[in-house]
This record gives sequence, structure tokens and C-alpha cells, in this order.
Amino acid sequence: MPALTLPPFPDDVPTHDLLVIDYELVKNGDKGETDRLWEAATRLGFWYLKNHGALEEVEAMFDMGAETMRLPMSEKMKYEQGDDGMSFGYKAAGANAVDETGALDTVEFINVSRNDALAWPNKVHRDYPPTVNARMESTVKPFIKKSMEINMTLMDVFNSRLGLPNGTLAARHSVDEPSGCESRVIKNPPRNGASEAKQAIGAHTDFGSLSFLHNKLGGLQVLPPGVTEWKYVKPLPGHAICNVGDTLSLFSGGILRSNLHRVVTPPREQGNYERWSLVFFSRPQYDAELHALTEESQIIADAVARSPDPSKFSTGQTAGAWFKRRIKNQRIANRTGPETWRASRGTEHNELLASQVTAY
Ligand SMILES: O=C(O)CCC(=O)C(=O)O
Ligand SMILES: [Fe+2]
Repeated sequence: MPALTLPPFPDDVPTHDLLVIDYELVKNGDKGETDRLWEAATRLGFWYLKNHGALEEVEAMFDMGAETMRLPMSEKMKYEQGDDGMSFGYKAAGANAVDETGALDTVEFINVSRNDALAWPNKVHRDYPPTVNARMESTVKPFIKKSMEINMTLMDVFNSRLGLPNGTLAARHSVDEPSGCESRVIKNPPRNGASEAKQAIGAHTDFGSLSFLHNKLGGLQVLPPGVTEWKYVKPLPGHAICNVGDTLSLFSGGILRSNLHRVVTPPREQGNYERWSLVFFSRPQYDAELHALTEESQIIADAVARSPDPSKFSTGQTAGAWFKRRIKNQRIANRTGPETWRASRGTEHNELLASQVTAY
């Protein structure tokens, strides 16, 4: 991407501080740092990650994203993800709802399946635009491999803190199995004169286990527990933003928190610029059953027993079904009314509250 001087994140908008976790320390088993990671993952479910060593891979992915988004719309639409609940491929702006009323999202993105990237030049799920293929080996695969390694290192920390036998979470995230794991490059257009901030991506919890996110402009917001006003997460240069998603929250009986978040027009002057972000989503293999791992861990069994609604940890769904249901019911083409949006929901803790919040 051309080097562009972006306006700084303003200091007069409501912002939520995240803990900064040092990946190198976590990798080396530093007790204080793993304590802080645990605190971040159980209290808010979001944290900054520094020293993750993936900065070069991240920049190359932004280049791949920019090359892809520059393709003619007719070319991009050949790879659209469709309305059947598959996430891999291109998603045009306005293809998803952002809320119950059916307001449209403003982001386009290109999602590449982990399975497809690792199997390249063979295909597991689908074909991709030529701009993706050209960089599959040099850019997409290295980014995905590094992201997986980072997420699995963090997941092993959670595995042990949750009192699970070694490798319990890893066994549900096998690299050889088909899964919804994917990379995503997201582009949101500048505000273009609009006076109101718009929801680019509606309030949601992430569908899978762990998300490894990179952005440069503000716009990401979280609704911290017990708070009714959305707070921006300020991007910090060189830092990733990591968060827990639904499936890890379910496996852990709610000990790990999958927090509501959304993306709106970047604040102030930043809103006049294109906003680019990049995520790698780790998700369990499709056939993993989503329920609290109470038989494998007394800590999780106790957490479920203490929950006011233990039934919510027995979804009766596999990861594949969970993922498909959430994606399919966000698609505007599938919308019949507010019930479609509701059917797309995951573990959102206070959805009613979220839909009442209007402050940007
Ligand atoms: O663009 C961002 O900052 C966040 C994106 C996000 O939440 C998502 O794609 O699930
Ligand atoms: Fe998200």
C-alpha cells in the first residue's frame, strides 16, 4: 500500500484501554505475563499483543487486499461468498445487515480459508481471485501460518489455566481438518461527506475461538461489561488486537469472554480516509461439538454450575453449523425480518442493551 500519513487517533473520543501483552514473554512461559493474558481474556476478552513478529506478513497481506479490492467489481463478484453460509471468498459492501432493522454494512472483504491456503495449489473449499492466487504462496500462507502459531500458543495458555488435559483445545483446532479458519482483509470507504458515523460492521461477537487483528485507523469499538456507551479501541502501531470468540467462550463455560464489538466510521479527521484492517480467525474444526468441556475440567464444570443459565453452554451445534448459521443469517438476501438478525446471533451477552445504544 502507498505510504500515507494518516491523521492521529483523536484524544477526545471515548476510548477503552486494553492490557498490552508481550507475546515473546508469553511464549517463554513468563508467569507474570501469562497472568496478565489470563486477566485480559477473562475480563474483557480483548488485549493488545506486541512483539508478535508478524509485522512483515501483515503488510504483505494489506498489499494483497489492496490489489484485490482494485479489481473490477464484475471480477470480484465471481468470487462472492454467496448466501448459503460460506464465508470464504469476496463479500461486497451492503451484503450483510448491521442490525435488526436490516441497515446495510459498508465494508467489503476478501476471506481466504486456512485449508485452501495450506493446500494450495490444490483446492479444499473454493477458488479465489487472481490477486490472491498470485500471493498465496508468498504472502497468504506465511501470514496464516504465523497467525496460527501465535493463536495456538495463546490457546495453550488458556488450556492449562482452564485445567484441561494437555492438548484438549488444540485437538479441536487440528490443522488437518476442514474448519472455518480464515484470513480477512477489510476495506471501509471514507465517510464521503456523511455527517453521521455509520456502522461499518454491526455489533457482534466473533464466531470462532481467537481473532488476531491489525488495523491502523480507529473505528473498532467495544461495549465493555457493565457499560452502555461504545468505546473506541485506539490502534497502536506495531500492536495486534486479539480477542476471544464464541467457541472458546463456550468450551470454557463462559470463563473466557467473547465480547461484543463493532466497527464504525473512524473518528474525526480519520473518517476521511479509507480504513483497512486484517484479521486471522482461528476456529474449531467443523465437526467439533460446541459445549462446555465440563468432563475434561473441574474448573469449567464449576463455572457452568455457577452460571444462572447453564443450558446456554450446551448448544447442540457443531462448530460448522454454528458458523454457517451466523453467516447465513447476516446476509441481507436471506432477510425476512428482525428474526433473521436474531438467528445470526452468537454468545452476545447484552444484545438488547447493544441495540439501544446510540452514542458513537
Ligand atoms: O476491522 C476491525 O477493526 C474489526 C473487524 C471485526 O471485528 C471482524 O471482522 O470480525
Ligand atoms: Fe469481529
